[in-house]
Formats: sequence, C-alpha cells, structure tokens
Amino acid sequence: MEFNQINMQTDDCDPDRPAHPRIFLTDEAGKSDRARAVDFPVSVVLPAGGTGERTGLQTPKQFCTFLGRPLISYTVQAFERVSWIQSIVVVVAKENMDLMTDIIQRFQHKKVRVVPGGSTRHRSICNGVLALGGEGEGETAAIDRPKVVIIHDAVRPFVEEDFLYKIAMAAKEQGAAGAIRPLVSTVIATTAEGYLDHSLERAKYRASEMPQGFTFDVIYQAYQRCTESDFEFGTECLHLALQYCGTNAKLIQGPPTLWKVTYKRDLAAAESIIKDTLSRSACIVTGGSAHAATLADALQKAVGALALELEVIPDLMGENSSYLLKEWNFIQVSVDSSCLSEVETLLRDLEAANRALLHPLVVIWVRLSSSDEPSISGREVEPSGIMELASEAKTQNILLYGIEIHQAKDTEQWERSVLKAAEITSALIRDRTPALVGQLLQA
Ligand SMILES: Nc1ccn([C@@H]2O[C@H](COP(=O)(O)OP(=O)(O)OP(=O)(O)O)[C@@H](O)[C@H]2O)c(=O)n1
Ligand SMILES: O=C(CO)[C@H](O)[C@H](O)COP(=O)(O)O
Repeated sequence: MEFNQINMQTDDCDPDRPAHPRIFLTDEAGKSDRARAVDFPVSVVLPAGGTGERTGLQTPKQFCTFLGRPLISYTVQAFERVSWIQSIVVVVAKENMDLMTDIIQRFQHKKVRVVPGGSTRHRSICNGVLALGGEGEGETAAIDRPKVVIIHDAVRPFVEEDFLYKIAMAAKEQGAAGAIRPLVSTVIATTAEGYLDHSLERAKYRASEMPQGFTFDVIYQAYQRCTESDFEFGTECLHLALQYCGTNAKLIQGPPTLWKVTYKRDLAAAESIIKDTLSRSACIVTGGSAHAATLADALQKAVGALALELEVIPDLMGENSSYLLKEWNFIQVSVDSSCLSEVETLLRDLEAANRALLHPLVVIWVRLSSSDEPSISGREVEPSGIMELASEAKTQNILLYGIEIHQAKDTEQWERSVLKAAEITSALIRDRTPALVGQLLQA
C-alpha cells in the first residue's frame, strides 16, 4: 500500500504558489485566529471512489501513503480542523469501505461518515449528497440537513480554511460557488481527422478546480434532475447547478495548491510539500542548564541561515507545554553525558500528548562532549543506549537521532562544529532518513 519513495522534485514554478500550505494537527482545530467562522451548517462531500488509473499504480491515489499516512487522511484533516464544518461524508468504492473505516479509526478522525460510491465521479458525489440529506434515515435526519454542501476531490489535500470560508459564504449567497485557476495551456478543438479546428482565446477561460459549494437544495435538485448522460460523462457540478436549477455560480480564484493529484509526479509533489511543511520549525529544550543554553543559542544562530525556525526553551512545563501541541520538531541539548534521561523524559511527554499520531516527529539529541575528556566522569554514553531508545520511540512514530558536538578551545573549530551540527539537524528534520534513526552522528 505504501507509495514507493520518490526523489522527484515538484516542477510547479507558479510564482503565486504559497511555499508552505499548512497541515494542521487535530489539536489545533478551530484555533486559527485569522479564520472567520460561518454561522450556518456546512457539511462536506469528499468523492474518493475512483481507481486513479492515470497514476499507473495499483493503489488508488487517495490511499497512497505519505510519511505513513494515506492521502485521504490529509484531506479529511484539512476539513476536520475547521470548527464550523459539522460533518464530512467520504465516498469510497464498496470494496474500500473497510479500509476507509480503518483509516478513520487509526487517525482518530471524528466528523467522518463513509458511504459507498458509484461507477463515475458524479454518481459518487450524488451518493454523498443523498447521505447528507438523510435519505432513507427518517425525518430526524432530514432536519439535520446542512445549509451549504462543500464538494471537494479527496485528492486535493492542501485546501485552506480561509478559502473554504469564501466558498461557503458565496455558495450561501449565490446558491453555487467554485474555485478557478488561470489556464496553463491554450485549449484547442480538433477535427475528427486530428487537425486543428479552432483554438480558444486563453485569457477568456479558466480551469475549474475544487472546492465547490452549493446550498443543499441546489445540489440536491441538480442531481435529482440531471440525465444518465450527465451521470456517465459529466465532469462539472457547477454545470449541473446552472442547467437544472438556473443557478449561476460565483467563481473565486483559488491558490495553486488546490491542484488535483492526477499523475504519479503529482504524488511526488504532494510528498515534497508535506515534508516541507513539517520541517519548518524545531524547539530546542535545554533542561535549564546555562551551559546547554549557550550551546542552544549558538545552534540557533547557525541554523538561522538554514530556513529553519528555532525557539529555545528550558523545559516543557507550564506555558511551554503548548509546544507539545504545535507542529514543532524537538532538539534536546545535553552537556552531561548522563543526560540520555532528559531525552527519555522528552519522549515520554511527547507520547503522552499523542503528538505523533498524524505525522512522524523528529527528535534530535545534541550532546556536547569534551575532546580533552572523552568520557565525562567516566560516564560515556553507550551507542546501544540511544539505539534502544530510538527503536522504542519508532513504535510511537517518533524518529530519534543523535548528534555529538566536540567541545573545542579553538574558536574557529568550535564554530565549524556548531555549523556542522546545525546542517545535520536541518537535514535530519527535512529528510527523516530511516537508516540514521538511533545513530549518534559526529559534528
Ligand atoms: N467513480 C468515481 C470516480 C472518481 N471519484 C473521485 O473523484 C475525484 C477526482 O477524480 P479523478 O482525479 O478523475 O480520480 P480517478 O477517477 O480515481 O482518476 P483516474 O481518472 O485517473 O482513474 C477523486 O478523488 C476520485 O476518487 C469518485 O469518487 N468516484
Ligand atoms: O475540477 C473539477 C471540476 O469540477 C473536477 O475535479 C474534475 O472535473 C474531475 O476530475 P477528472 O476529470 O480528472 O475526473
């Protein structure tokens, strides 16, 4: 089921592509202070019933895994964290119902219901809309019908709350709303013989993307009235709203990260975005020692040039415990070789906070050793110590690495060591190399 590891780079050079779409942890649900809340009921249909033929892979793309987690779970989470979204219907092929139920349990998704899909995208979406309408579930279910339904392809994982807000508000006002993007290529019509018939004036046209929003009544009626041919060959929900309900959709330009994972290279791009997002920040824990704090400051300065945000804290007590809920990686700085116990405490705190449920978390133990005194007070760290701790942490989805910096009297040599440690830190957080887990690397 794991999507083969890929080394391809994303080839999207679009200048308005945000460098880092946000992937939130469940604990951050509803806490985004820039987000506004809608004051009417909104539910979501995520069609995920396709086979992903164009990827050329056996596994449907929505179930391909990134850092141990299926793509569909990232998309679900992008909606689940939005406090004003009341429920999510995921539509999957009958044979994948159990798999989807397992994913929901494993990643503790809370607002999600699974319903069986159909043979085409429209049929799957229609099943999702009917489920939201409480079809076959009696009158009480009908009362719970949402005002607005957002439809979003399960294979567009990077949708953000502020854009969902715009779509939901416009859908409530206009009856229908959808995301658009400028066309990348010119669209041409061909003759039956394969010659150019005519070309469209590119500036007049837009690519229709997702999410799209509809009042429940509009999308429900559209699916009640549309034809078998629409169900079989149609690709556009906004078109159904126009044709069968006379509703002209409001079109809103969305960010380029709304793109749909369609080909194998899109899976590589998605993985790269996910990794970038999870590699932006780390928290250095010093254990309160002044010596460790000095080393932490030096590391912070050196890392500054490496596009990694670092914050130094003495421990994770009191207010600092909020770092356990953020998307931070952790660096434990120790100046005493006996301090593997500090890492053990950190790991226990992270496990107790269920911090690595959705993403593997990187913890780096940076240990200062004196070159004059190879074993401080005779208590040298056994390599097997960190290795054992790392294998235990791995079972909790935490990747533990070690870096040893040698204390040097010569300033230049010391600065070189700190810079090296900073570079290793940044690379470990970015690449999460499995083969280096439990190793004590030398800086
Ligand atoms: N019978 C179908 C077909 C598609 N979809 C969903 O619609 C979304 C967008 O469709 P597309 O990218 O075409 O997905 P696939 O049909 O899986 O891809 P392909 O056309 O390459 O087979 C996907 O989340 C897909 O799972 C669906 O729910 N039910
Ligand atoms: O962007 C869309 C407009 O509604 C749909 O996602 C798209 O049309 C469906 O994708 P595909 O044609 O690849 O099945």
